[in-house]
Amino acid sequence: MVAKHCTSRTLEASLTMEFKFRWWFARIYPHIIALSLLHAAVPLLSNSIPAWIAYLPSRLALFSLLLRAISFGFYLLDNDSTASHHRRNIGIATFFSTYIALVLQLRHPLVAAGVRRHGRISMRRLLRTILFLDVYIYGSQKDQEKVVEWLRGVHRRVEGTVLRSELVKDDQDAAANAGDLDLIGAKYGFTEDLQIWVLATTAYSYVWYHQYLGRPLSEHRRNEYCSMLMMIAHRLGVPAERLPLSYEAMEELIHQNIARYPCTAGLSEMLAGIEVNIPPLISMVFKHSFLFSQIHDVTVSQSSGFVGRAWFHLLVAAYQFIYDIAPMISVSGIILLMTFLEPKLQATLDQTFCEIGASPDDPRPIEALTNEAGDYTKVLQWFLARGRLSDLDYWVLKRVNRVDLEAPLAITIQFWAAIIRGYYRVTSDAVSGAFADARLRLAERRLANIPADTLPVHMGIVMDGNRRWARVRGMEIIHGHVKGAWKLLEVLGWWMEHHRGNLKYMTFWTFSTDNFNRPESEVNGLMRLLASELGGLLYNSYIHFFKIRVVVIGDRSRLAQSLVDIIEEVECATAKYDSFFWQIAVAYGGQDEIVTSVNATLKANHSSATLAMLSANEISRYTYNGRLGYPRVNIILRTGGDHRTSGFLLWDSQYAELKFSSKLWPEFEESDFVAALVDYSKRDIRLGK
Ligand SMILES: CC(C)=CCC/C(C)=C/CC/C(C)=C/COP(=O)(O)OP(=O)(O)O
Repeated sequence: MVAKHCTSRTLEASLTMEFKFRWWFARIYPHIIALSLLHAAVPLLSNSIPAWIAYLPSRLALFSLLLRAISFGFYLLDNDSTASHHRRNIGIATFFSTYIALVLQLRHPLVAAGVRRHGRISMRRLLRTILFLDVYIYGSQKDQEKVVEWLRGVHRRVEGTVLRSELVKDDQDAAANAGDLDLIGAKYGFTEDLQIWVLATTAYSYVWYHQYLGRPLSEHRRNEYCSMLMMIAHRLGVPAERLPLSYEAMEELIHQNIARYPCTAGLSEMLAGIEVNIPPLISMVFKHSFLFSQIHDVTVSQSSGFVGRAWFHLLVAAYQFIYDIAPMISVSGIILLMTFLEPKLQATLDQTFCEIGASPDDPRPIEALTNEAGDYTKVLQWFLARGRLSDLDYWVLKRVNRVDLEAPLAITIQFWAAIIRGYYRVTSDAVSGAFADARLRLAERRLANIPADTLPVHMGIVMDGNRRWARVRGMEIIHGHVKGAWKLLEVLGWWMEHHRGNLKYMTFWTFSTDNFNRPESEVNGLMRLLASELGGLLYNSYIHFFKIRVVVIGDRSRLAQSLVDIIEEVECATAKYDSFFWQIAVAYGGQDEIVTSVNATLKANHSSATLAMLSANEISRYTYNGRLGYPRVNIILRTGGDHRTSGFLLWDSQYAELKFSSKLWPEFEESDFVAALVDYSKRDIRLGK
């Protein structure tokens, strides 16, 4: 137990050997930082100062690494900690991914109902979740039991029934939220299902964060993290057989629920009300994040104009540089850093600690603490000055101590390695980004010199190469498709930028009838992806700003009803748009289309006696294009290196120009898209004359 009256000396005496070491190290830390900065300036100074001074900082840095190694040795010897190998898991990834997880959790209408009635998503909630994870992951078995108990206590009061007024305000709302209506009267609470959902989203978001915003985790680490979080559910009482113990099983659960509970207008409203204290750029990315589409939207909107793009590259490079350092910083370090950067957070943090420790029979002098808001050490002393410390208080205290001790330490250790890696990544990114920009500028200049009416009116794209893209990177196939879906949304932006008033129609082939023959897991994954991406189009700014009508073509009878419902919702929401026309081919086959068109022509003519009179013009009226009055396709572009159209728009592509790109679809660049337009305008199109 910790001494009653805390001075740094008494606290030091009560610490374990490891802590003592850290305490001591923290004192010399500022000097190391100063020397490190000096070292960064050595190339500028080396001509004017003696060599031994110039090289001193790097020797000291090496010395600091040695100290870190000793400290780590102490850590390993400390048998209070059962999970030392998980230490590296917590850091900025946990911070951001927990935020993503909180948003994702709301996708479940019962969670949303609970939050609506019993709380809100705020920075405090985020910190509380992170703190819980921190204690759980670092802690001994006893500590883990303590925080799990606390978690159970916090949620005990959260239960109720979903009211009609929470889901539906008026009849119009009812129509929009039709999917939610059967939830009226449903019970929400700390149920097994919701426990699994909340913990699964937490683990999933963590893996997702690494996958798409950093370095992907190995399969082993993914599974390790998932099962660790699922153990929490188990401790809360969920039987092991109900738990998705592998990452794969958990991903399946997430996608199922995402497809089952589409993003409703009510949910968007709720997300818009989230209280965020983090810088606008980050909140812009995460606030409305439906993970797969919106982050992409942000990157597209950044990329207008040369200066804009240059800024964007700089931002990405800076982010990647920070990413290299950030995972090394402990979560406590981040909290400390944030409290420095954002004074308001100090109050939030103080209150968070109070809430965690609060028990009904021991009301806390919260005012006393909040009066001191901003003076962090006062909170610490308050904890220490209390005669009786509960075990949980002790834990909180321990965490707070680590805030002071760990953050600077962690920063130093990885400082040098991160700088080297950071330099490399920044340089290689800046170089490849600059080349991509140069290619685009060249292609744009060519496009500007071409009369707009020589551009195609209708372009079809066969997106090929997603699987190969994933395979060469050792990723699961579905990641290739997810990247492919992002690319498709990116192309939407390019289209809006380069249409020159002529290119009004685009048709993308996303899923062929033959694709149904792929392994079941891939087909299911693609269907879930389509459901989530098509659902996301309802909130896609391009669609609404540029008035793009979306129509899905193909054999809907082969799709699940839930997907068809989403398709109809998107079509209905964009039915009146008439500036641009976007067709998405799902379960599409060229021969199928012709058979359907001929049958429709026959049906329209009522009797097979008119069979002999069928003309090509009549059939043309019943193809997917024909029915909507869309023009025939002028150019078909296929990525992935194969030189065939595989029957894409078979009937309507009689005079289509063909363009093949050897790039895999996720690698397709804006300059390639513009070059295809330029290439088309140079072709000699005679239409058989
Ligand atoms: C927004 C929206 C509607 C998104 C659609 C999702 C999407 C991009 C689907 C494409 C799937 C597909 C079968 C691609 C072909 O690559 P492949 O699997 O044939 O790759 P390979 O040539 O390497 O085998």
